[in-house]
Amino acid sequence: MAAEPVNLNEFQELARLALPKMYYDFYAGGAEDEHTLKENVEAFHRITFRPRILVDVSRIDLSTTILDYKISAPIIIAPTAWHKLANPEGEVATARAAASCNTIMVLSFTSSSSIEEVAASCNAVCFYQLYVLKKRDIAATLVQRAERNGFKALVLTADAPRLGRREADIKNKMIKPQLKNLEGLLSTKVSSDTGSNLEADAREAMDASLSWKDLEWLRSITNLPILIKGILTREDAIKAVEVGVAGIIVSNHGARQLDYSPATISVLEEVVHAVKGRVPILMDGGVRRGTDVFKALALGAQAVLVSFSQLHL
Ligand SMILES: Cc1cc2nc3c(=O)[nH]c(=O)nc-3n(C[C@H](O)[C@H](O)[C@H](O)COP(=O)(O)O)c2cc1C
Ligand SMILES: CCCCCCC(=O)C(=O)O
Repeated sequence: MAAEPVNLNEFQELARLALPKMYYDFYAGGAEDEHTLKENVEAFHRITFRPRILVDVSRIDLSTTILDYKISAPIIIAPTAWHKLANPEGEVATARAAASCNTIMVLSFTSSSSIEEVAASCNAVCFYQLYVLKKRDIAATLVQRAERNGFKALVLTADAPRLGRREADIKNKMIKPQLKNLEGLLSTKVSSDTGSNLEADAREAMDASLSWKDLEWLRSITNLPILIKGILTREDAIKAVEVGVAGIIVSNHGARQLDYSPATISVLEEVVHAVKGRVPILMDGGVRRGTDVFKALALGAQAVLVSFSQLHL
């Protein structure tokens, strides 16, 4: 029997062996040249420590609090699409894992398990990640369902007016899997586009006109705290605070959207300085080890989110 994996890179190799190529590529790939995909990881590697010695570390408490929810460590589960491509239990299994680790799961808009299934499966603290579609009433319906099912916050992903150009998906003619929460709300027809079916569908459905003024609309349809995901500059961080978000997630969407965006760890400090402690800042992108988490915390993040994209091996 092969040795147990000891780090995330080794899990990734197991995933590569286990998954159909189309799905593995979807999970692992980035946009275009995958420059940012590499940078997200390599920028962490360039940061080294200045360790001090003879400090009493015999008792360590890693717990922290995100929007009043105490979690066992500053690591929460990022929203990621379609877990059932990897496991038949899908996001229900992920939520159980979050509950057993006493952390938060952010359920993706593009999940393969429904809001209701996830809520009924365990007592994990869940946030709901939202994409805004041209049909705005769908967002309102989903937000109400999330509220009704005990989700504690909304995460508005703001870096995807169009889906990034993911060339592996284009080559594989990636098929859009079922959008569980949209059943009965949006046509599930398969696009006839010759490239990535996913990209074609996103182009048709996503509201590319979404802008800062729409935060007011979002606040008018929910009482949940809203975090904004996809901030990479001090200018946008300041705007986010001005429109009243409850938290900021520094993210480049795992390098799946705009290639040549900066590595997230390289812009974290800029955002932290601009925000001046007014709202909590979380980050994701390239976090692969505990030392990466520590680097993010040292640069001012309150927690990180982890997902599962990586370099193609
Ligand atoms: C397969 C996959 C699917 C994703 N789906 C979503 C999604 O539905 N919504 C979203 O806001 N972000 C999505 N993301 C981005 C993640 O939430 C997160 O920002 C990113 O993956 C963090 O970088 P990392 O993969 O290096 O950990 C996805 C990422 C991956 C790898
Ligand atoms: C209509 C399909 C949109 C898929 C977006 C999922 C996502 O955010 C990602 O793959 O990244």
